[in-house]
Amino acid sequence: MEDEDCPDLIPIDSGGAGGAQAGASARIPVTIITGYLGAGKTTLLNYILTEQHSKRIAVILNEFGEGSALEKSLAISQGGELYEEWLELRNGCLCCSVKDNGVKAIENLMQKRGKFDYILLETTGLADPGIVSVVDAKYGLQHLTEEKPEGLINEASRQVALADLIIINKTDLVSGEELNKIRTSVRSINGFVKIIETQRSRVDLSNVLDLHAFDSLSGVSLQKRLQHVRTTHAHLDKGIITVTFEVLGNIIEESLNLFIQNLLWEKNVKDKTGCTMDVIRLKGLVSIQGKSHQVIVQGVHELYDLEETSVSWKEDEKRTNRLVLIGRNLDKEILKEVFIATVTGKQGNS
Ligand SMILES: Nc1nc2c(ncn2[C@@H]2O[C@H](COP(=O)(O)OP(=O)(O)OP(=O)(O)O)[C@@H](O)[C@H]2O)c(=O)[nH]1
Ligand SMILES: [Zn+2]
Repeated sequence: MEDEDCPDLIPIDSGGAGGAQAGASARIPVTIITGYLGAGKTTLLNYILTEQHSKRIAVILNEFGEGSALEKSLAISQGGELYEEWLELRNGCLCCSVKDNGVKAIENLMQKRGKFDYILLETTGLADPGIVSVVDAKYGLQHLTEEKPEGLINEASRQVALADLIIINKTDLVSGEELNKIRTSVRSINGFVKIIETQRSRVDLSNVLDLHAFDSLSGVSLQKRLQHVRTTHAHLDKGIITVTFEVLGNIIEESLNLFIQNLLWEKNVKDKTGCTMDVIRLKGLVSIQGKSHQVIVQGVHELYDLEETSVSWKEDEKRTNRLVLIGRNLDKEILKEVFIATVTGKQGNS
């Protein structure tokens, strides 16, 4: 699996509250646009770049093609004008490419801060920043159900699992019933993701840019969103699903790390049939002993981190931990049991 160690491009939300404000340490949000071939990624990029808006956006195109060194176009849209530069990525997979010269290119770009407010990357690979995935309303279901050799995850499903926002595009090509089907399938994979339906990828830009700001600036809104997530059932065979559970009380930070590391690194948490639980995405809001503020847990593949929010637990509020996991072979009851046993030392509650 070549995607095991995708580097952290730019930790968008590590600034915590106020981190997105302008200032010496201001970070530029990175949004990655993924999606199956032909779903409408380029249409979305073109729309974003030509649409009238006051936002300055840098774009790195990660086009696929044959050959050893691909030329990548890097465009900076500023007041409607495009500034193009060329960036070479060694292979088509962004998360691998950025390990070498991609990182340099992005660093160079970051030094031009002031020229732009956002960076958009188009790729069919994957990485850590805010991810928008374009799904083809007509062929998406077919892509999601495509059988892969044993052990391999269907790439289209993986993109849906990792996304913060799904754009179901080309709604003009399907009936209401077909649209329902694709929406249900997307939802069954990712119970947390926001779904928007479009034609020609025409989407309100505020939905696409700065996808993580929403999470980090306010633990409250994340809490609300987490509360609405439900455990899903595999809609597609051997599919990726979303599992969510809540455990009351305070937990110990080291034990939480242990729980997550067992799951993501040791991979020693198994389902009833002995299959390893394979977590692609992890999100949660937890209550850590000794911390007055809510803490966000974010995980993508093997990478995860904890971040204290600006939201403190109120005195009359029940301290609680809510986790959302997206992946394969996930069993909610087992996960909850293991969580309780690990983080609270068996005197599990709730
Ligand atoms: N009918 C219809 N066609 C669309 C829509 N959006 C995009 N298309 C068309 O779909 C085709 C593929 O769109 P692109 O934006 O190039 O898709 P892409 O995801 O960038 O494709 P690759 O770069 O090849 O992976 C183009 O011919 C678009 O004009 C839509 O909403 N409805
Ligand atoms: Zn990779």
